Amino acid sequence: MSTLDLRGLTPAPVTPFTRDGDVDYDAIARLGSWLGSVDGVKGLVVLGHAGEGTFLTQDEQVRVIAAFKDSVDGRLPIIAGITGEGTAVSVEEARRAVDAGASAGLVYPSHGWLRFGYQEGAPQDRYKAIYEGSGLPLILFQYPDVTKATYNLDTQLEIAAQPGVFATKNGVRNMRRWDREIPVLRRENPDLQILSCHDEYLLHTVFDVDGLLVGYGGLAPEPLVELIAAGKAKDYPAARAIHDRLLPVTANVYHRGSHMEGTVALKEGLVARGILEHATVRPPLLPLAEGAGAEIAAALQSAGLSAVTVPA
Ligand SMILES: N[C@@H](CC=O)C(=O)O
Repeated sequence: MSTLDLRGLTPAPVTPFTRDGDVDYDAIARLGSWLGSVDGVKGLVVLGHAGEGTFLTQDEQVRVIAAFKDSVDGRLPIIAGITGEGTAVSVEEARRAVDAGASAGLVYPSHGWLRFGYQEGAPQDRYKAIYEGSGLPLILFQYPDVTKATYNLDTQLEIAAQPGVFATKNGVRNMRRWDREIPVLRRENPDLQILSCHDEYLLHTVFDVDGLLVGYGGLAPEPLVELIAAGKAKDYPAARAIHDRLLPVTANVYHRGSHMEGTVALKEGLVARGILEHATVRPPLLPLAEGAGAEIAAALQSAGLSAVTVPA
């Protein structure tokens, strides 16, 4: 397995839609081309939560992977969210992702585990089957501690040690677990790339990681690249200054009733940045309340994040 290097910023971009709700491939070209032009961006994760990946048909999923790959001229790895509930269907999904040009997969927990929890060993089996069935290098996805799909430390360690697993995207949102588990994961798997996905707690996690894998990176890649550099330099004042400058944006995008609304807010933000023409989402997502777009635009402006020029 050739190891991908995600030690930097890996945005998880939205999937743009036309006003009629079809996938907007022209907008994907603009979004991907812009993100790919930002120094420090190491790859793109498509079909994630921010990408409304599970709201797409199988056919759309493969076309979206290929479209993002085209948008970066193949210069950056495209990592596909693998979300199927059953292991066998996830293996098929991973094979389709390989055929469409994905370089890696971000494996979601099986959805039923969120409610019921998982049987011991089942997550390890899921990763093993997907890697053996597709050859796709995989990212271990650690869900929040408040869900029953969060993996205990032993489960994370066992998955991290399996062939094919090269990184973890950690969103545990429990600082006691973060402080205790991240050092052990690093000690036991020195090559495992540790990526935070705590969009709303980036300052608090950036000093311990190799990079960030976040939907936020698809809206504000420039300051997040700076934040990662500050984290690696252990430069708290610099990181704090970026965090404070971004706080109005963070609040408008992620301090909402539900993390799901963050996806709609990201699209509103991309309208303000000149990448999207409108913030159409697919149900069950709903538009934000009247005026939210203007508030997000004002927050971006206050953070110095203006409209961007998309590379030709
Ligand atoms: N950043 C969120 C959503 C990403 O998939 C998370 O923590 O999981």
